[in-house]
Amino acid sequence: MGKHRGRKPTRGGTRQPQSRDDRQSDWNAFTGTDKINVAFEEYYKAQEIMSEGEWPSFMESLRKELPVTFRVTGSRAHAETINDIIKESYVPNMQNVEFEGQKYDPPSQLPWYPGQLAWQIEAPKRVVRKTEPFKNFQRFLVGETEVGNLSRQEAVSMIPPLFLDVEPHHLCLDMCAAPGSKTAQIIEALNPHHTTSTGLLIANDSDYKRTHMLVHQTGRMPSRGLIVTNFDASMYPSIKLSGGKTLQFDRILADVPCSGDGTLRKNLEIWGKWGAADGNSLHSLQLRILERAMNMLKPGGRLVYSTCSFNPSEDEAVISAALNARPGKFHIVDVSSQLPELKRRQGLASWKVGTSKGEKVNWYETFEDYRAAIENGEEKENDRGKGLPKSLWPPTNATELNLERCMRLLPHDQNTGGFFVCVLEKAGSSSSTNNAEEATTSSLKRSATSPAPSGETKRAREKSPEPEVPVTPAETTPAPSAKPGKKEKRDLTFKEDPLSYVSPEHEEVKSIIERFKFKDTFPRDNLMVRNEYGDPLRTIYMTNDIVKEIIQNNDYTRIRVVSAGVKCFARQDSSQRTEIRCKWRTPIDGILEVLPHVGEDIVISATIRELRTLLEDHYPALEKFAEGPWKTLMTERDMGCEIVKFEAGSTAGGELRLPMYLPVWKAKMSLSLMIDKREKSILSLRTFGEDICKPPPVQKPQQDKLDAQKQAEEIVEEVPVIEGEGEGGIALAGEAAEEDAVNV
Ligand SMILES: C[S@@+](CC[C@H](N)C(=O)[O-])C[C@H]1O[C@@H](n2cnc3c(N)ncnc32)[C@H](O)[C@@H]1O
Repeated sequence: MGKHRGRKPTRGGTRQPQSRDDRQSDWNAFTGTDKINVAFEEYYKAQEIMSEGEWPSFMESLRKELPVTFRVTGSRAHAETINDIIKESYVPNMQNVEFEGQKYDPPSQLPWYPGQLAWQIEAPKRVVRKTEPFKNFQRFLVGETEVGNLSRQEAVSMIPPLFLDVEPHHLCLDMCAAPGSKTAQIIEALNPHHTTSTGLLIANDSDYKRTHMLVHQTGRMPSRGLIVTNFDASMYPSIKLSGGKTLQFDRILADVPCSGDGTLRKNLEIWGKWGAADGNSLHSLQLRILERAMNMLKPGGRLVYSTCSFNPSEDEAVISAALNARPGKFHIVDVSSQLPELKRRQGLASWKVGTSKGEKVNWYETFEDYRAAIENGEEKENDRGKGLPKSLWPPTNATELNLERCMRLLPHDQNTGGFFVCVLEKAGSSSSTNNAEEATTSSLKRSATSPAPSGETKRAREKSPEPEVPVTPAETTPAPSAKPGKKEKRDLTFKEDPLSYVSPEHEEVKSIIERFKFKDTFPRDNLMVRNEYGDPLRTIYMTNDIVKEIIQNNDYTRIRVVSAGVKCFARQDSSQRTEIRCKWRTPIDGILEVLPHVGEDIVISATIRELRTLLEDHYPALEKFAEGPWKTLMTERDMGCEIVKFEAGSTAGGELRLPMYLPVWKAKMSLSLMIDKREKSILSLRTFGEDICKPPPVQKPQQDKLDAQKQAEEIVEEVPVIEGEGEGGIALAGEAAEEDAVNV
């Protein structure tokens, strides 16, 4: 990430996230008078982002606690079932809740969100914590969020991916993706029925630690077409494809780092720190990221630029500078008829540029006025000797750029945070793709102040003027290029393991194919491992074809691949047991990926009764299970991993609303549910309303008890513990269609 002098960008990802308790106590500690920033008010009144009469309700809204919002995730059929559970089992119990003499409404659906799959809880947190119906709902929310059925996400943050208009075959890039809430939305759009999507999503973030948050977050919605990378988006590398082609994207999301003043309702520290410099100092980085996105987009492709800032310096100024740097090549899409229930404001065609120190804002009508103030010592350049770029000021052709098609979301319109969204499309049609990226032509290298003349054709013919504003080398650094045929240099600073593909003829692969009786549809050529030699040592990932093409045509350190594909097979640590022919299990992340390819009699059906026994004990002996087809079948099966489908229904004191696929390890005399301790507890709470899981047995038996415990130890050895692997979620299936199942 670029260095920013002065205040840190709120969405820059360097700040440690606060705990919920910290945030709550912040809210309690903040009084109305604390939520004041004189410069903020002067600055935004001058920008005229709303009419003067609305100002009091804008400010009042900013000072109020933000409602909790969440989204039901997953494929359509599955999400609708969860939505019905909320509507039918929870909402009716939350009518007329009273707390301290005041009535509170139940959660309501966001009217503009497609399929009504997003919800809002208006009741303040203390009401949620202290009243039984809300508390009950809160428990449900926590459990379902843990397994990935729900995602807590700010309402306005859900908007950019909706305008991206992703289809399952699209090649997509999420340039600044962590922690990954929008990434999850894009994955859902690429995999609407959890069929095997041919599309691609590269989710990138420049903060290495945050890329691991991304890996975790996307583990709940795994996709064979996903790659996570770690790059400064403004210098995103060219990606080579076979035949000397370069990857161009159909869809790009540039949800850039910003000053974040649209998040004032939850990031309370911004009240005390806000200054005009925040937005001004981020403008250049934002512009470079947007320009890199424009260069990597296919003709006819769509690009969404977004910030959670109200500031035109970070919004319209960035858009107009990028458009003017490539006249006629892009246009702002008019999306005013999409999501008609969503209240939004038009973008600005004029704005003001100011600097602020304390409570005072210094306004500069023109760039020249600003430079004059620097010359005569009234204004200072920053301590790197850099002044504000000319591209911050409105260009003279602002009205021709259709900036009114940009959208600004204001908090008092529908009780949300603030956001800015602009949808851009590249001229041409995707069939005219030439597979060559445009040369990176930073508008910062040109005169961002000399707008192109009006008229598309005239603009296209116009040669770019020479730079007026000197640019530092950092601003012009070209993206690392991909030279076909040349051996690529390794980036030795990148510490992740290499990636390679396993031969489908490898003995371990053959043992897996035999165990699960995989059909011909099983993508045996797309099994990837994290070492240089294609050795299936611990984990095997499954990718789709486009991910494979990328991995095989690019050095993994040059494109800094943190993860790729879905974890589909994990090796059991039971090498001494030679009688186990296949030592691989299907981790929860990948179970729904392998499911469409397994042989007919592979999936074993079970009920809640069996689930209860598997949850109560870590390694229940086979004799513990009730007599019946399940026990007979499990007794007959060879040792190794089984995929078990727990049918929906209600018996044995529990209820499953949706069928669920889980891996079970069959040992000689016992079985074990192969999900970690925490997931078992969550599953137990969801199904039985209580945690019925016993703590795991101690793994180090005393020497003198060895003989007496021989059998128990044997079982422990056969069924390795998987605590802390961080496998995400529980695999559920929609009631209607198994192929619609989502791994969550
Ligand atoms: C607004 S947050 C992104 C939120 C994310 N899109 C989501 O919906 O969860 C901005 C992200 O940009 C990352 N970032 C900052 N500078 C960057 C750069 N130069 N290139 C790529 N990512 C950057 C930060 O680490 C942060 O995670």
